Amino acid sequence: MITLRGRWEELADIKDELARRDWFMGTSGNLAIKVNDNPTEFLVTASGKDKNKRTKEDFLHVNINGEPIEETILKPSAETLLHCAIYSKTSAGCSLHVHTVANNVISELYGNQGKINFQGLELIKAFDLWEEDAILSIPIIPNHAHIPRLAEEFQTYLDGDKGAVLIRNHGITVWGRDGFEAKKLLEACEFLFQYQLTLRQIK
Ligand SMILES: CSCCC(=O)C(=O)COP(=O)(O)O
Ligand SMILES: [Zn+2]
Repeated sequence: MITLRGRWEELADIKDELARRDWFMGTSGNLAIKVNDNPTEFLVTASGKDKNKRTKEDFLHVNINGEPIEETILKPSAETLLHCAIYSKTSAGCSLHVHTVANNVISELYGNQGKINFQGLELIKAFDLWEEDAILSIPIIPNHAHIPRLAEEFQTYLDGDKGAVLIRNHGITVWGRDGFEAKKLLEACEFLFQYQLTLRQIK
């Protein structure tokens, strides 16, 4: 059985790795990892922190409503409700949200279509799409400032234990069965976004 401490270290390691990629510019981004079922509880990043630094105050232990389980002066991420939606509606074990230039530009270029599709690219296999003509479709939702409204629209795309949703001119949220899978999907998405932007530049 992996302890709360073990999950903490796992999420901290993922955070460090994403930080090395410079995916937490300007304190953006938030991460969560499930630590218990029945009742569902998870660790989520504290709001407004410099996520490039590793400290003892990086995460809070919260319940399925995103409320701290232990007394703390820290505030859970402003976007905790999106992580709550993931753990309420799926069996995912980890969820990651980052802002990158590539995911923001893609979300703006394809935002009016409400999605971006990828076909014929090897890396869509990260999403278990193995057929030659398979299409990976990533939804793009509006960046509602009211987080409950954002979470309400976001949760309509939670139809599996792994997936990704772009929030227009904001960032991407991915979820997977565990930390390894969530990070793999995030990296695959960012690869695909960079590929698409590069292709559009040279065409
Ligand atoms: C400074 S970025 C604006 C807030 C945001 O979108 C984000 O991802 C970080 O917010 P948090 O409360 O999780 O630090
Ligand atoms: Zn954000």
